[in-house]
Amino acid sequence: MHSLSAIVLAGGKSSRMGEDKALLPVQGVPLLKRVCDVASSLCNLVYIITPTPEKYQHLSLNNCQFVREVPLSQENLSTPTSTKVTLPLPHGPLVGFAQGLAVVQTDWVLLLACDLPKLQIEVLQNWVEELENVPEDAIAALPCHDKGWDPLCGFYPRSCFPVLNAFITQGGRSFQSWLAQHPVHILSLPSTEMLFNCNTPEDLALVDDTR
Ligand SMILES: Nc1nc2c(ncn2[C@@H]2O[C@H](COP(=O)(O)OP(=O)(O)OP(=O)(O)O)[C@@H](O)[C@H]2O)c(=O)[nH]1
Ligand SMILES: [Mg+2]
Repeated sequence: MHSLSAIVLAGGKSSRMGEDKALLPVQGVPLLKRVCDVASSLCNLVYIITPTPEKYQHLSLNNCQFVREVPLSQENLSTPTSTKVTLPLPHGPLVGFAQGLAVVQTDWVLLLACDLPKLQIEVLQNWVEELENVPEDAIAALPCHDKGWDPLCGFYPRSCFPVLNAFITQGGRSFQSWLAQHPVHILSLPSTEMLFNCNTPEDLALVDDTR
Protein backbone atom coordinates (compact mmCIF):
# COMPACT_ATOMS: atom_id res chain seq x y z
CA MET A 1 0.00 0.00 0.00
CA HIS A 2 1.38 3.42 -0.93
CA SER A 3 1.69 6.18 1.66
CA LEU A 4 -0.70 9.06 1.00
CA SER A 5 -1.12 12.65 2.17
CA ALA A 6 -3.39 15.39 0.82
CA ILE A 7 -2.99 18.92 -0.50
CA VAL A 8 -5.94 21.31 -0.43
CA LEU A 9 -5.60 24.55 -2.40
CA ALA A 10 -7.08 27.70 -0.87
CA GLY A 11 -5.43 30.56 -2.62
CA GLY A 12 -7.40 31.77 -5.59
CA LYS A 13 -9.12 35.10 -6.18
CA SER A 14 -12.72 33.85 -5.86
CA SER A 15 -13.46 36.53 -8.46
CA ARG A 16 -16.60 34.82 -9.78
CA MET A 17 -17.89 34.30 -6.24
CA GLY A 18 -17.14 37.87 -5.16
CA GLU A 19 -15.87 36.82 -1.71
CA ASP A 20 -13.51 34.17 -0.36
CA LYS A 21 -15.35 30.95 -1.15
CA ALA A 22 -13.19 28.85 1.15
CA LEU A 23 -15.04 30.39 4.07
CA LEU A 24 -18.56 30.18 2.64
CA PRO A 25 -20.76 27.65 4.43
CA VAL A 26 -22.53 24.81 2.63
CA GLN A 27 -25.15 23.30 4.93
CA GLY A 28 -23.51 25.18 7.80
CA VAL A 29 -19.92 24.02 7.21
CA PRO A 30 -17.35 26.25 5.45
CA LEU A 31 -16.27 24.82 2.10
CA LEU A 32 -12.61 24.55 3.08
CA LYS A 33 -13.50 22.63 6.24
CA ARG A 34 -15.78 20.25 4.32
CA VAL A 35 -12.99 19.39 1.88
CA CYS A 36 -10.33 19.10 4.60
CA ASP A 37 -12.58 16.80 6.66
CA VAL A 38 -12.97 14.46 3.66
CA ALA A 39 -9.22 14.58 2.97
CA SER A 40 -8.36 13.86 6.61
CA SER A 41 -10.66 10.83 6.62
CA LEU A 42 -8.42 9.32 3.91
CA CYS A 43 -4.98 10.67 4.82
CA ASN A 44 -3.05 11.15 8.06
CA LEU A 45 -1.82 14.57 7.00
CA VAL A 46 -3.48 17.33 4.98
CA TYR A 47 -1.51 20.35 3.76
CA ILE A 48 -3.50 23.51 3.09
CA ILE A 49 -1.65 25.68 0.59
CA THR A 50 -2.59 29.31 0.92
CA PRO A 51 -0.91 32.71 0.94
CA THR A 52 -3.11 33.64 3.94
CA PRO A 53 -3.20 30.88 6.63
CA GLU A 54 -4.41 33.42 9.21
CA LYS A 55 -7.78 33.63 7.42
CA TYR A 56 -8.48 29.95 8.08
CA GLN A 57 -6.84 29.28 11.44
CA HIS A 58 -10.16 29.60 13.31
CA LEU A 59 -11.70 26.64 11.43
CA SER A 60 -11.27 23.56 13.59
CA LEU A 61 -9.37 21.42 11.09
CA ASN A 62 -8.09 17.98 12.08
CA ASN A 63 -4.74 16.62 10.86
CA CYS A 64 -4.16 19.78 8.81
CA GLN A 65 -1.00 21.80 8.42
CA PHE A 66 -0.84 25.16 6.70
CA VAL A 67 1.83 25.82 4.07
CA ARG A 68 2.16 29.53 3.37
CA GLU A 69 2.42 30.09 -0.37
CA VAL A 70 5.11 32.61 -1.25
CA PRO A 71 5.59 34.78 -4.33
CA LEU A 72 7.72 33.18 -7.03
CA SER A 73 11.17 34.69 -6.95
CA GLN A 74 13.38 35.40 -9.92
CA GLU A 75 15.31 32.13 -9.55
CA ASN A 76 12.11 30.23 -10.26
CA LEU A 77 11.21 32.18 -13.37
CA SER A 78 12.50 31.82 -16.88
CA THR A 79 13.37 35.49 -17.25
CA PRO A 80 16.67 37.04 -18.31
CA THR A 81 18.90 37.51 -15.25
CA SER A 82 19.07 41.24 -15.92
CA THR A 83 15.28 41.56 -15.41
CA LYS A 84 14.30 41.71 -11.74
CA VAL A 85 10.94 39.97 -11.50
CA THR A 86 8.88 38.63 -8.64
CA LEU A 87 5.61 37.09 -9.68
CA PRO A 88 2.88 38.32 -7.30
CA LEU A 89 0.27 36.10 -5.67
CA PRO A 90 -1.98 34.45 -6.60
CA HIS A 91 -0.03 32.72 -9.30
CA GLY A 92 -2.53 29.98 -9.94
CA PRO A 93 -3.23 26.44 -8.79
CA LEU A 94 -0.30 24.76 -10.58
CA VAL A 95 2.28 26.84 -8.71
CA GLY A 96 0.35 26.48 -5.45
CA PHE A 97 0.39 22.72 -5.93
CA ALA A 98 4.14 22.70 -6.66
CA GLN A 99 4.86 24.65 -3.46
CA GLY A 100 2.81 22.09 -1.55
CA LEU A 101 4.40 19.10 -3.26
CA ALA A 102 7.80 20.41 -2.21
CA VAL A 103 6.97 19.59 1.43
CA VAL A 104 5.11 16.29 0.89
CA GLN A 105 6.83 13.21 2.35
CA THR A 106 4.50 10.44 1.09
CA ASP A 107 4.67 8.40 -2.17
CA TRP A 108 1.37 9.87 -3.37
CA VAL A 109 -0.67 12.97 -2.73
CA LEU A 110 -4.38 13.57 -3.14
CA LEU A 111 -4.89 17.07 -4.56
CA LEU A 112 -8.21 18.80 -3.94
CA ALA A 113 -9.63 22.24 -4.68
CA CYS A 114 -11.34 23.88 -1.71
CA ASP A 115 -14.62 24.35 -3.58
CA LEU A 116 -15.80 20.73 -3.93
CA PRO A 117 -18.94 20.28 -1.78
CA LYS A 118 -19.97 16.91 -3.22
CA LEU A 119 -16.90 14.74 -2.70
CA GLN A 120 -17.75 11.07 -2.12
CA ILE A 121 -15.45 9.29 0.31
CA GLU A 122 -16.25 5.83 -1.13
CA VAL A 123 -15.22 6.91 -4.64
CA LEU A 124 -12.01 8.46 -3.34
CA GLN A 125 -11.31 5.30 -1.34
CA ASN A 126 -11.70 3.17 -4.49
CA TRP A 127 -9.29 5.48 -6.28
CA VAL A 128 -6.74 5.07 -3.47
CA GLU A 129 -6.88 1.29 -4.03
CA GLU A 130 -6.49 1.82 -7.79
CA LEU A 131 -3.14 3.60 -7.18
CA GLU A 132 -1.54 0.14 -6.93
CA ASN A 133 -2.26 -0.28 -10.68
CA VAL A 134 -0.88 3.04 -11.90
CA PRO A 135 2.08 2.61 -14.30
CA GLU A 136 5.41 3.94 -12.99
CA ASP A 137 5.73 6.58 -15.71
CA ALA A 138 2.37 8.26 -14.99
CA ILE A 139 2.63 11.75 -13.48
CA ALA A 140 -0.96 11.63 -12.22
CA ALA A 141 -4.06 9.50 -11.74
CA LEU A 142 -7.12 11.60 -12.49
CA PRO A 143 -10.77 11.48 -13.45
CA CYS A 144 -11.65 12.78 -16.86
CA HIS A 145 -14.73 14.73 -17.99
CA ASP A 146 -15.89 16.19 -21.30
CA LYS A 147 -13.48 19.16 -21.02
CA GLY A 148 -10.43 17.04 -20.19
CA TRP A 149 -8.70 16.00 -16.98
CA ASP A 150 -9.93 17.25 -13.64
CA PRO A 151 -6.55 18.11 -12.11
CA LEU A 152 -7.95 19.34 -8.79
CA CYS A 153 -9.62 16.12 -7.67
CA GLY A 154 -7.03 13.39 -8.10
CA PHE A 155 -3.66 11.93 -7.26
CA TYR A 156 -0.01 12.67 -8.05
CA PRO A 157 3.13 10.71 -7.18
CA ARG A 158 5.70 12.75 -5.25
CA SER A 159 8.14 11.70 -7.96
CA CYS A 160 6.45 14.08 -10.44
CA PHE A 161 7.97 17.07 -8.63
CA PRO A 162 11.08 17.47 -10.86
CA VAL A 163 9.08 17.50 -14.12
CA LEU A 164 6.51 19.85 -12.59
CA ASN A 165 9.19 22.20 -11.34
CA ALA A 166 10.90 22.20 -14.75
CA PHE A 167 7.59 23.04 -16.45
CA ILE A 168 6.99 25.96 -14.07
CA THR A 169 10.54 27.23 -14.41
CA GLN A 170 9.99 27.37 -18.17
CA GLY A 171 6.94 29.57 -17.59
CA GLY A 172 4.23 26.89 -17.63
CA ARG A 173 1.16 27.70 -15.53
CA SER A 174 -1.54 25.45 -17.00
CA PHE A 175 -2.37 22.09 -15.48
CA GLN A 176 -3.91 20.88 -18.77
CA SER A 177 -0.77 21.77 -20.77
CA TRP A 178 1.49 20.06 -18.25
CA LEU A 179 -0.69 16.93 -18.13
CA ALA A 180 -0.82 16.78 -21.94
CA GLN A 181 2.96 16.29 -22.03
CA HIS A 182 3.06 13.12 -19.90
CA PRO A 183 1.23 9.82 -19.33
CA VAL A 184 -1.75 10.17 -16.99
CA HIS A 185 -3.69 7.21 -15.56
CA ILE A 186 -7.46 7.55 -15.87
CA LEU A 187 -9.64 6.98 -12.80
CA SER A 188 -13.16 5.79 -13.43
CA LEU A 189 -15.84 8.21 -12.33
CA PRO A 190 -19.28 6.79 -11.47
CA SER A 191 -20.88 10.22 -11.90
CA THR A 192 -19.49 13.67 -12.63
CA GLU A 193 -21.58 15.02 -9.73
CA MET A 194 -18.72 14.76 -7.28
CA LEU A 195 -16.56 17.07 -9.42
CA PHE A 196 -19.13 19.86 -9.07
CA ASN A 197 -17.27 22.93 -7.86
CA CYS A 198 -18.69 26.15 -6.47
CA ASN A 199 -17.46 29.05 -8.56
CA THR A 200 -20.44 31.44 -8.44
CA PRO A 201 -23.17 32.42 -5.96
CA GLU A 202 -25.58 30.46 -8.19
CA ASP A 203 -23.44 27.30 -7.80
CA LEU A 204 -23.53 27.79 -4.05
CA ALA A 205 -27.32 28.13 -4.01
CA LEU A 206 -27.56 24.75 -5.78
CA VAL A 207 -25.84 22.95 -2.91
CA ASP A 208 -27.02 24.98 0.08
CA ASP A 209 -30.76 25.05 0.54
CA THR A 210 -30.48 27.54 3.40
CA ARG A 211 -29.78 30.25 0.80
N1 LIG B 1 -2.84 28.01 -3.29
C1 LIG B 1 -3.44 28.49 -4.38
N2 LIG B 1 -4.64 28.03 -4.72
C2 LIG B 1 -5.22 28.56 -5.83
C3 LIG B 1 -4.63 29.57 -6.62
N3 LIG B 1 -5.47 29.87 -7.64
C4 LIG B 1 -6.55 29.07 -7.49
N4 LIG B 1 -6.40 28.28 -6.40
C5 LIG B 1 -7.32 27.28 -5.88
O1 LIG B 1 -7.63 26.40 -6.95
C6 LIG B 1 -8.96 25.92 -6.80
C7 LIG B 1 -9.75 26.13 -8.08
O2 LIG B 1 -9.76 27.49 -8.37
P1 LIG B 1 -11.03 28.26 -8.93
O3 LIG B 1 -12.26 27.45 -8.77
O4 LIG B 1 -10.74 28.84 -10.28
O5 LIG B 1 -11.07 29.40 -7.84
P2 LIG B 1 -10.56 30.88 -7.87
O6 LIG B 1 -9.34 31.01 -8.72
O7 LIG B 1 -10.44 31.28 -6.43
O8 LIG B 1 -11.82 31.63 -8.46
P3 LIG B 1 -11.99 32.56 -9.75
O9 LIG B 1 -11.24 33.82 -9.46
O10 LIG B 1 -13.49 32.80 -9.81
O11 LIG B 1 -11.45 31.75 -10.91
C8 LIG B 1 -9.53 26.63 -5.58
O12 LIG B 1 -9.38 25.75 -4.49
C9 LIG B 1 -8.64 27.84 -5.41
O13 LIG B 1 -8.53 28.26 -4.06
C10 LIG B 1 -3.34 30.05 -6.20
O14 LIG B 1 -2.73 30.92 -6.80
N5 LIG B 1 -2.80 29.48 -5.09
MG1 LIG C 1 -13.53 25.98 -9.12
